[in-house]
Amino acid sequence: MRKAEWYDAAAGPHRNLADARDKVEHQAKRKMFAHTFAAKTVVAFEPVLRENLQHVPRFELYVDRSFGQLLYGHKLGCFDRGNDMLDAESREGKIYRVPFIDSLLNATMINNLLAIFSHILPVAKRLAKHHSYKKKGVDWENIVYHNTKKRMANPDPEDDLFTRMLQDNKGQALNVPFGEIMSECSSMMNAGTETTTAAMTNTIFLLYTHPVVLQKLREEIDSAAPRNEIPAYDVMSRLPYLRACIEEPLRVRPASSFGLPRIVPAGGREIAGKFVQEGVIVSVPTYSLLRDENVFKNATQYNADRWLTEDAGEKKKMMTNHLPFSTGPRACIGRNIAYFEQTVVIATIFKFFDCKVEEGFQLETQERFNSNPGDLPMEVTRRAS
Ligand code: HEM
Repeated sequence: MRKAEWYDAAAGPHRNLADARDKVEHQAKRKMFAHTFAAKTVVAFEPVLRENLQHVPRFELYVDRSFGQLLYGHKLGCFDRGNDMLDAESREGKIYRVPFIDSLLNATMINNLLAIFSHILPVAKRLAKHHSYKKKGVDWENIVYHNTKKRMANPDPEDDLFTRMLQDNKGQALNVPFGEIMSECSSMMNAGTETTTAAMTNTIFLLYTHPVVLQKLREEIDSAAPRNEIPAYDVMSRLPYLRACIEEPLRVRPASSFGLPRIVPAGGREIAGKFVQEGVIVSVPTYSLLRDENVFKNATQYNADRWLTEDAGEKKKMMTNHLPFSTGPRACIGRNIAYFEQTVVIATIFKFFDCKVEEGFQLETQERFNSNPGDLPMEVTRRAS
């Protein structure tokens, strides 16, 4: 099913992989990027991830900086400055600094509001022109413009996602126009940071507030990883309890939880036993799907151990319904990066750090396109050996 016009609100003059609604255009892009996000390609970026892991206590900056570096090959400078201020550049060449997270979240917010009025989008856009969030949207575009321009001008680039996005799987240049490259980078910087930040924040919160689960996870990690070393991905990726501790937050506090709107194709379709006319917009709310009591026992409860069930039928049923990355041709292309990052980062954090979360603290969620967790105040100390 095609994506609904809801996705037009965020789209610019050049469509990207996430907002392309035309089937042929989307398929061509998906084919173009498939090799970039293959598990083998992604794992090759482990050195970048490890280099940045020394900054893991500054977690709120970690994902953005790391992903920025994975994409562009250059450092965004957040850790050196100790904040998330990034260079942005107007088309007139004025360079200025803006906060990365605030620009991204508020740009997403205004696009979500506009999406509600996608049937009268030109009018809605005119009305929203002077909204303060619209200015954030411009800042966001200017961050991407600056970094994309800087990367294009680099005569000796690192092996980064950018290089791979511009080549086919045989290393031949794809000659993508600058506007389209920018649009893809904007979508990747958005989809690749907010989601993993949400997933990891939720994982950290749930583990530090469930000491029994935390203890069990640490025993698994400690027995597999040398004492003082950052755990290696190929070892950590084989640990079943670590994987369970990553899956369960994606289920109980999904990073993307609303229903993704799709158009019923010509001729209509039978959906869940009911005939739905063509042109009707349908969606499955991910939040409800992941809390279906028929599939997940005590679905509202956090229970990492559920993923270790030895009942093959139950496991299969859970896996079929566990769709935090969506499913089908529009499912998340970055899921290999998401699992890869989470595996290494979560293993490292829990191996080396203790965190105290205030008793009774509730982690809020703010719905934008993604379900962004609020601030998570923690007292971080080196784990006692
Ligand atoms: C825990 C982390 C992540 C979650 C839960 C997640 C979830 C999702 C979901 C639900 C979709 C479908 C959206 C829709 O239909 O509108 C999606 C699409 C997408 N994701 Fe992710 N994502 C994650 C990480 C990433 C990362 C690291 C990237 C890296 C670049 C990424 C890039 C994309 C792109 C480009 C699409 C559009 C794919 C298409 O339409 O063909 N995501 N993601």
